[in-house]
Amino acid sequence: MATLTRISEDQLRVFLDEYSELGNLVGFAGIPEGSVNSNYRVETSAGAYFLRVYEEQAFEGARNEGITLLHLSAHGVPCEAPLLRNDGERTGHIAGKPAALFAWCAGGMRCQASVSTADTAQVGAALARIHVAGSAMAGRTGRFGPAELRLRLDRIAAAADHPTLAAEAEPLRQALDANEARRRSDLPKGLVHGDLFRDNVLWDEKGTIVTLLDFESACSGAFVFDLAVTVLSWCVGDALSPELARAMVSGYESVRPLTAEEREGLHAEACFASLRFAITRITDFAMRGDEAGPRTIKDYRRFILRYQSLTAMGPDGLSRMLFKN
Ligand SMILES: Nc1ncnc2c1ncn2[C@@H]1O[C@H](COP(=O)(O)OP(=O)(O)OP(=O)(O)O)[C@@H](O)[C@H]1O
Ligand SMILES: N[C@@H](CCO)C(=O)O
Repeated sequence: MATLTRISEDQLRVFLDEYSELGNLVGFAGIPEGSVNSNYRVETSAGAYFLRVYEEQAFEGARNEGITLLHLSAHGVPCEAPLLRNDGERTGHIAGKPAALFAWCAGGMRCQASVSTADTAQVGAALARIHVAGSAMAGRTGRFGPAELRLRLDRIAAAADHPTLAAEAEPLRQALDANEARRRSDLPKGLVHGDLFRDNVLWDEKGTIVTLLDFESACSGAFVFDLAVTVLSWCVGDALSPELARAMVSGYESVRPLTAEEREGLHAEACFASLRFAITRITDFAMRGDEAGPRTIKDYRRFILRYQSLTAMGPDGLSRMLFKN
Protein backbone atom coordinates (compact mmCIF):
# COMPACT_ATOMS: atom_id res chain seq x y z
CA MET A 1 0.00 0.00 0.00
CA ALA A 2 2.16 2.75 -1.26
CA THR A 3 4.75 3.30 1.48
CA LEU A 4 3.49 2.02 4.81
CA THR A 5 6.96 0.84 5.75
CA ARG A 6 9.41 3.71 5.42
CA ILE A 7 12.89 2.45 4.78
CA SER A 8 16.11 4.32 5.38
CA GLU A 9 19.02 4.59 2.99
CA ASP A 10 21.14 2.55 5.39
CA GLN A 11 18.56 -0.25 5.54
CA LEU A 12 18.37 -0.29 1.75
CA ARG A 13 22.16 -0.43 1.37
CA VAL A 14 22.33 -3.43 3.71
CA PHE A 15 19.53 -5.12 1.75
CA LEU A 16 21.18 -4.46 -1.62
CA ASP A 17 24.51 -5.83 -0.35
CA GLU A 18 22.86 -9.25 -0.43
CA TYR A 19 22.86 -9.11 -4.25
CA SER A 20 25.82 -9.12 -6.59
CA GLU A 21 26.35 -6.72 -9.48
CA LEU A 22 23.81 -4.11 -8.45
CA GLY A 23 26.36 -1.28 -8.39
CA ASN A 24 25.95 1.70 -6.09
CA LEU A 25 22.67 3.05 -4.78
CA VAL A 26 21.70 6.22 -6.65
CA GLY A 27 18.24 6.88 -5.20
CA PHE A 28 14.88 5.41 -4.23
CA ALA A 29 11.28 6.57 -3.97
CA GLY A 30 7.93 5.11 -2.86
CA ILE A 31 5.39 4.14 -5.53
CA PRO A 32 1.83 5.37 -4.85
CA GLU A 33 0.10 2.57 -6.82
CA GLY A 34 -0.86 -0.61 -5.03
CA SER A 35 -3.01 -1.22 -2.00
CA VAL A 36 -1.31 -3.92 -0.02
CA ASN A 37 2.46 -3.65 0.04
CA SER A 38 5.05 -0.90 0.35
CA ASN A 39 6.66 -0.56 -3.05
CA TYR A 40 9.75 1.39 -4.10
CA ARG A 41 11.56 2.22 -7.27
CA VAL A 42 15.26 1.78 -6.57
CA GLU A 43 17.97 3.19 -8.84
CA THR A 44 21.54 1.96 -8.75
CA SER A 45 24.48 2.55 -11.05
CA ALA A 46 23.51 -0.78 -12.68
CA GLY A 47 19.88 0.15 -13.47
CA ALA A 48 16.38 0.44 -12.03
CA TYR A 49 14.68 -2.09 -9.75
CA PHE A 50 11.33 -2.66 -8.06
CA LEU A 51 11.45 -3.33 -4.33
CA ARG A 52 8.43 -4.92 -2.74
CA VAL A 53 8.14 -4.90 1.05
CA TYR A 54 5.48 -7.42 2.04
CA GLU A 55 2.96 -5.95 4.47
CA GLU A 56 0.55 -8.85 4.87
CA GLN A 57 2.66 -11.95 4.42
CA ALA A 58 5.14 -13.75 6.60
CA PHE A 59 8.44 -14.79 5.03
CA GLU A 60 7.13 -18.16 3.78
CA GLY A 61 4.24 -16.53 1.91
CA ALA A 62 6.55 -14.02 0.26
CA ARG A 63 9.06 -16.76 -0.59
CA ASN A 64 6.25 -18.80 -2.09
CA GLU A 65 5.41 -15.95 -4.47
CA GLY A 66 9.03 -15.98 -5.67
CA ILE A 67 8.96 -19.74 -6.25
CA THR A 68 5.67 -19.45 -8.15
CA LEU A 69 7.07 -16.68 -10.36
CA LEU A 70 10.22 -18.67 -11.11
CA HIS A 71 8.15 -21.68 -12.19
CA LEU A 72 5.73 -19.65 -14.33
CA SER A 73 8.41 -17.58 -16.05
CA ALA A 74 10.27 -20.82 -16.91
CA HIS A 75 7.04 -22.11 -18.49
CA GLY A 76 6.30 -19.26 -20.87
CA VAL A 77 4.15 -16.98 -18.70
CA PRO A 78 5.21 -13.33 -19.14
CA CYS A 79 6.29 -12.53 -15.59
CA GLU A 80 9.48 -11.75 -13.66
CA ALA A 81 10.94 -13.83 -10.87
CA PRO A 82 12.57 -11.89 -8.01
CA LEU A 83 16.33 -11.51 -8.35
CA LEU A 84 18.60 -14.15 -6.87
CA ARG A 85 20.41 -13.17 -3.68
CA ASN A 86 23.89 -14.24 -2.65
CA ASP A 87 22.40 -16.64 -0.10
CA GLY A 88 20.57 -18.54 -2.87
CA GLU A 89 17.17 -17.13 -1.86
CA ARG A 90 14.98 -14.72 -3.82
CA THR A 91 13.35 -13.22 -0.74
CA GLY A 92 15.02 -11.44 2.16
CA HIS A 93 14.12 -8.93 4.87
CA ILE A 94 14.17 -5.17 5.15
CA ALA A 95 12.96 -3.14 8.15
CA GLY A 96 11.89 -6.44 9.74
CA LYS A 97 9.55 -7.33 6.85
CA PRO A 98 9.93 -9.85 4.03
CA ALA A 99 11.12 -8.15 0.85
CA ALA A 100 12.10 -9.00 -2.71
CA LEU A 101 13.82 -7.12 -5.51
CA PHE A 102 12.70 -7.32 -9.13
CA ALA A 103 14.07 -5.97 -12.40
CA TRP A 104 12.21 -2.76 -13.23
CA CYS A 105 9.87 -3.49 -16.16
CA ALA A 106 9.36 -0.62 -18.53
CA GLY A 107 5.80 -0.62 -19.79
CA GLY A 108 2.53 1.20 -19.46
CA MET A 109 -0.77 0.33 -17.88
CA ARG A 110 -4.03 0.46 -19.77
CA CYS A 111 -6.73 2.86 -18.63
CA GLN A 112 -10.23 1.43 -19.01
CA ALA A 113 -11.15 3.73 -21.90
CA SER A 114 -8.21 2.45 -23.97
CA VAL A 115 -8.81 -1.30 -23.45
CA SER A 116 -9.48 -3.00 -26.80
CA THR A 117 -10.75 -6.46 -27.74
CA ALA A 118 -7.19 -7.28 -28.88
CA ASP A 119 -6.03 -6.44 -25.33
CA THR A 120 -8.65 -8.51 -23.54
CA ALA A 121 -7.96 -11.45 -25.87
CA GLN A 122 -4.26 -11.24 -24.95
CA VAL A 123 -5.00 -10.99 -21.24
CA GLY A 124 -7.38 -13.96 -21.47
CA ALA A 125 -4.71 -16.04 -23.23
CA ALA A 126 -2.06 -15.00 -20.67
CA LEU A 127 -4.37 -15.99 -17.82
CA ALA A 128 -4.97 -19.40 -19.41
CA ARG A 129 -1.19 -19.83 -19.71
CA ILE A 130 -0.87 -19.33 -15.96
CA HIS A 131 -3.53 -21.99 -15.43
CA VAL A 132 -1.88 -24.47 -17.78
CA ALA A 133 1.67 -23.81 -16.50
CA GLY A 134 0.59 -23.79 -12.86
CA SER A 135 -1.56 -26.89 -12.99
CA ALA A 136 1.38 -28.99 -11.75
CA MET A 137 2.04 -26.66 -8.81
CA ALA A 138 0.53 -27.17 -5.40
CA GLY A 139 -0.83 -23.67 -4.80
CA ARG A 140 -1.37 -22.62 -1.20
CA THR A 141 -4.82 -22.00 0.21
CA GLY A 142 -6.09 -18.53 -0.66
CA ARG A 143 -6.48 -15.66 1.81
CA PHE A 144 -9.80 -14.44 0.42
CA GLY A 145 -12.13 -17.41 0.79
CA PRO A 146 -15.67 -17.08 2.20
CA ALA A 147 -14.46 -17.66 5.79
CA GLU A 148 -11.88 -14.85 5.56
CA LEU A 149 -14.44 -12.57 3.91
CA ARG A 150 -16.91 -13.20 6.74
CA LEU A 151 -14.23 -12.14 9.25
CA ARG A 152 -13.74 -8.94 7.28
CA LEU A 153 -17.52 -8.41 7.32
CA ASP A 154 -17.40 -8.69 11.14
CA ARG A 155 -14.82 -5.89 11.17
CA ILE A 156 -16.91 -3.79 8.79
CA ALA A 157 -20.08 -4.28 10.86
CA ALA A 158 -18.16 -3.22 13.98
CA ALA A 159 -16.71 -0.06 12.40
CA ALA A 160 -18.50 2.47 14.62
CA ASP A 161 -16.57 5.37 13.08
CA HIS A 162 -17.75 4.37 9.57
CA PRO A 163 -21.57 4.02 9.88
CA THR A 164 -22.13 4.05 6.11
CA LEU A 165 -19.68 1.20 5.66
CA ALA A 166 -21.01 -0.71 8.67
CA ALA A 167 -24.46 -0.63 7.07
CA GLU A 168 -23.06 -2.44 4.02
CA ALA A 169 -22.00 -5.48 6.05
CA GLU A 170 -25.31 -7.30 6.49
CA PRO A 171 -26.52 -7.14 2.86
CA LEU A 172 -23.07 -8.27 1.73
CA ARG A 173 -23.13 -11.15 4.22
CA GLN A 174 -26.55 -12.28 3.00
CA ALA A 175 -25.43 -12.09 -0.62
CA LEU A 176 -22.27 -14.06 0.16
CA ASP A 177 -24.20 -16.78 2.00
CA ALA A 178 -26.81 -17.10 -0.76
CA ASN A 179 -24.13 -17.24 -3.43
CA GLU A 180 -22.05 -19.85 -1.58
CA ALA A 181 -25.00 -22.24 -1.86
CA ARG A 182 -24.85 -21.85 -5.67
CA ARG A 183 -21.13 -22.33 -6.23
CA ARG A 184 -20.12 -25.66 -7.75
CA SER A 185 -17.53 -27.75 -5.94
CA ASP A 186 -16.58 -29.79 -9.03
CA LEU A 187 -14.84 -27.05 -11.01
CA PRO A 188 -11.31 -27.70 -12.31
CA LYS A 189 -8.78 -26.16 -9.93
CA GLY A 190 -5.12 -25.29 -9.85
CA LEU A 191 -2.91 -22.24 -9.49
CA VAL A 192 -4.85 -19.00 -10.04
CA HIS A 193 -3.51 -15.42 -10.10
CA GLY A 194 -6.54 -14.06 -8.26
CA ASP A 195 -5.93 -10.36 -8.94
CA LEU A 196 -5.18 -9.82 -12.63
CA PHE A 197 -6.49 -6.26 -12.73
CA ARG A 198 -5.42 -3.60 -15.22
CA ASP A 199 -2.76 -2.30 -12.82
CA ASN A 200 -1.16 -5.75 -12.78
CA VAL A 201 -0.37 -5.90 -16.50
CA LEU A 202 2.28 -3.79 -18.27
CA TRP A 203 2.22 -3.26 -22.05
CA ASP A 204 4.77 -2.18 -24.64
CA GLU A 205 4.14 0.47 -27.29
CA LYS A 206 3.17 -2.14 -29.89
CA GLY A 207 0.33 -3.37 -27.71
CA THR A 208 1.94 -6.56 -26.45
CA ILE A 209 1.98 -7.64 -22.83
CA VAL A 210 5.42 -7.04 -21.28
CA THR A 211 4.73 -8.63 -17.93
CA LEU A 212 2.05 -9.75 -15.53
CA LEU A 213 2.57 -8.40 -12.01
CA ASP A 214 1.64 -9.07 -8.44
CA PHE A 215 1.19 -12.79 -7.85
CA GLU A 216 0.71 -12.18 -4.15
CA SER A 217 -2.86 -13.48 -4.23
CA ALA A 218 -1.86 -16.51 -6.32
CA CYS A 219 -3.23 -19.64 -4.71
CA SER A 220 -5.11 -22.80 -5.41
CA GLY A 221 -8.56 -22.04 -6.78
CA ALA A 222 -11.11 -22.64 -9.51
CA PHE A 223 -9.76 -21.52 -12.89
CA VAL A 224 -13.10 -20.07 -13.86
CA PHE A 225 -13.14 -17.90 -10.72
CA ASP A 226 -9.88 -16.37 -11.97
CA LEU A 227 -11.41 -15.83 -15.40
CA ALA A 228 -14.41 -14.14 -13.74
CA VAL A 229 -12.11 -11.80 -11.75
CA THR A 230 -10.27 -10.89 -14.93
CA VAL A 231 -13.44 -10.28 -16.97
CA LEU A 232 -14.85 -8.07 -14.21
CA SER A 233 -11.67 -6.04 -13.93
CA TRP A 234 -11.01 -5.49 -17.66
CA CYS A 235 -14.37 -5.54 -19.37
CA VAL A 236 -16.51 -3.13 -17.34
CA GLY A 237 -16.71 0.58 -18.12
CA ASP A 238 -20.16 1.87 -17.28
CA ALA A 239 -21.44 -1.70 -17.77
CA LEU A 240 -20.05 -5.13 -18.69
CA SER A 241 -19.00 -4.87 -22.34
CA PRO A 242 -20.08 -7.97 -24.31
CA GLU A 243 -17.39 -7.34 -26.94
CA LEU A 244 -14.50 -7.05 -24.48
CA ALA A 245 -15.72 -9.98 -22.39
CA ARG A 246 -16.29 -12.27 -25.39
CA ALA A 247 -12.82 -11.47 -26.70
CA MET A 248 -11.31 -12.25 -23.31
CA VAL A 249 -13.13 -15.57 -23.03
CA SER A 250 -12.22 -16.57 -26.55
CA GLY A 251 -8.56 -15.57 -25.96
CA TYR A 252 -8.65 -17.73 -22.84
CA GLU A 253 -10.20 -20.65 -24.70
CA SER A 254 -7.60 -20.41 -27.48
CA VAL A 255 -5.16 -21.73 -24.85
CA ARG A 256 -7.41 -23.66 -22.48
CA PRO A 257 -11.01 -24.47 -23.48
CA LEU A 258 -13.55 -24.28 -20.67
CA THR A 259 -15.46 -27.39 -19.65
CA ALA A 260 -19.28 -27.48 -19.64
CA GLU A 261 -19.17 -27.33 -15.82
CA GLU A 262 -17.01 -24.21 -15.94
CA ARG A 263 -19.39 -22.47 -18.34
CA GLU A 264 -22.28 -23.31 -16.03
CA GLY A 265 -20.36 -22.30 -12.92
CA LEU A 266 -19.09 -18.98 -14.26
CA HIS A 267 -22.03 -16.86 -13.07
CA ALA A 268 -21.77 -17.92 -9.41
CA GLU A 269 -17.98 -17.43 -9.54
CA ALA A 270 -18.45 -13.96 -11.03
CA CYS A 271 -20.90 -13.08 -8.24
CA PHE A 272 -18.40 -14.36 -5.67
CA ALA A 273 -15.60 -12.36 -7.30
CA SER A 274 -17.76 -9.19 -7.14
CA LEU A 275 -18.47 -9.72 -3.44
CA ARG A 276 -14.82 -10.56 -2.69
CA PHE A 277 -13.56 -7.27 -4.16
CA ALA A 278 -16.42 -5.20 -2.70
CA ILE A 279 -15.54 -6.51 0.77
CA THR A 280 -11.75 -6.22 0.52
CA ARG A 281 -12.03 -2.74 -0.97
CA ILE A 282 -14.04 -1.68 2.08
CA THR A 283 -11.43 -2.98 4.53
CA ASP A 284 -8.35 -2.10 2.46
CA PHE A 285 -9.35 1.29 1.09
CA ALA A 286 -12.51 2.80 2.59
CA MET A 287 -11.71 1.89 6.21
CA ARG A 288 -8.03 2.82 6.05
CA GLY A 289 -6.67 6.21 6.93
CA ASP A 290 -3.93 8.01 5.06
CA GLU A 291 -1.08 6.56 7.13
CA ALA A 292 0.44 5.10 3.96
CA GLY A 293 0.74 8.44 2.24
CA PRO A 294 -0.73 9.25 -1.18
CA ARG A 295 -2.21 6.22 -2.89
CA THR A 296 -4.89 5.20 -5.34
CA ILE A 297 -8.28 4.66 -3.68
CA LYS A 298 -10.45 1.97 -5.28
CA ASP A 299 -14.20 2.34 -4.83
CA TYR A 300 -15.92 -0.74 -3.37
CA ARG A 301 -19.30 0.42 -4.71
CA ARG A 302 -18.19 -0.41 -8.24
CA PHE A 303 -18.08 -4.08 -7.25
CA ILE A 304 -21.46 -3.95 -5.51
CA LEU A 305 -22.82 -2.62 -8.81
CA ARG A 306 -21.15 -5.48 -10.68
CA TYR A 307 -22.80 -7.95 -8.30
CA GLN A 308 -26.21 -6.32 -8.78
CA SER A 309 -25.88 -6.29 -12.53
CA LEU A 310 -24.81 -9.97 -12.63
CA THR A 311 -27.77 -10.86 -10.42
CA ALA A 312 -30.13 -9.00 -12.74
CA MET A 313 -28.61 -10.71 -15.79
CA GLY A 314 -28.78 -14.22 -14.30
CA PRO A 315 -26.70 -17.24 -15.37
CA ASP A 316 -28.44 -17.58 -18.74
CA GLY A 317 -28.01 -13.92 -19.56
CA LEU A 318 -24.27 -14.13 -18.81
CA SER A 319 -23.91 -17.31 -20.89
CA ARG A 320 -25.73 -15.74 -23.82
CA MET A 321 -23.43 -12.74 -23.58
CA LEU A 322 -20.19 -14.73 -23.45
CA PHE A 323 -20.67 -17.93 -25.42
CA LYS A 324 -21.85 -18.34 -28.98
CA ASN A 325 -22.96 -21.94 -28.40
N1 LIG B 1 8.71 -5.07 -11.79
C1 LIG B 1 8.06 -3.90 -11.89
N2 LIG B 1 8.52 -2.95 -12.70
C2 LIG B 1 7.91 -1.74 -12.80
N3 LIG B 1 6.82 -1.40 -12.11
C3 LIG B 1 6.31 -2.31 -11.28
C4 LIG B 1 6.88 -3.61 -11.12
N4 LIG B 1 6.14 -4.30 -10.23
C5 LIG B 1 5.14 -3.48 -9.86
N5 LIG B 1 5.24 -2.28 -10.47
C6 LIG B 1 4.36 -1.11 -10.31
O1 LIG B 1 3.99 -0.99 -8.94
C7 LIG B 1 2.58 -1.01 -8.81
C8 LIG B 1 2.18 -1.69 -7.51
O2 LIG B 1 2.66 -3.03 -7.52
P1 LIG B 1 1.77 -4.23 -6.98
O3 LIG B 1 0.50 -4.28 -7.76
O4 LIG B 1 2.62 -5.43 -6.98
O5 LIG B 1 1.48 -3.71 -5.47
P2 LIG B 1 0.46 -4.16 -4.37
O6 LIG B 1 0.68 -3.31 -3.18
O7 LIG B 1 0.57 -5.63 -4.16
O8 LIG B 1 -0.91 -3.74 -5.00
P3 LIG B 1 -2.28 -4.44 -5.37
O9 LIG B 1 -2.36 -5.70 -4.58
O10 LIG B 1 -3.26 -3.39 -5.03
O11 LIG B 1 -2.25 -4.67 -6.87
C9 LIG B 1 2.09 -1.71 -10.05
O12 LIG B 1 0.77 -1.34 -10.37
C10 LIG B 1 3.09 -1.21 -11.10
O13 LIG B 1 2.75 0.08 -11.52
N1 LIG C 1 -6.92 -5.42 -7.31
C1 LIG C 1 -7.64 -5.22 -6.07
C2 LIG C 1 -6.74 -4.71 -4.98
C3 LIG C 1 -5.70 -5.71 -4.55
O1 LIG C 1 -6.21 -7.00 -4.30
C4 LIG C 1 -8.80 -4.27 -6.29
O2 LIG C 1 -8.86 -3.63 -7.33
O3 LIG C 1 -9.64 -4.17 -5.40
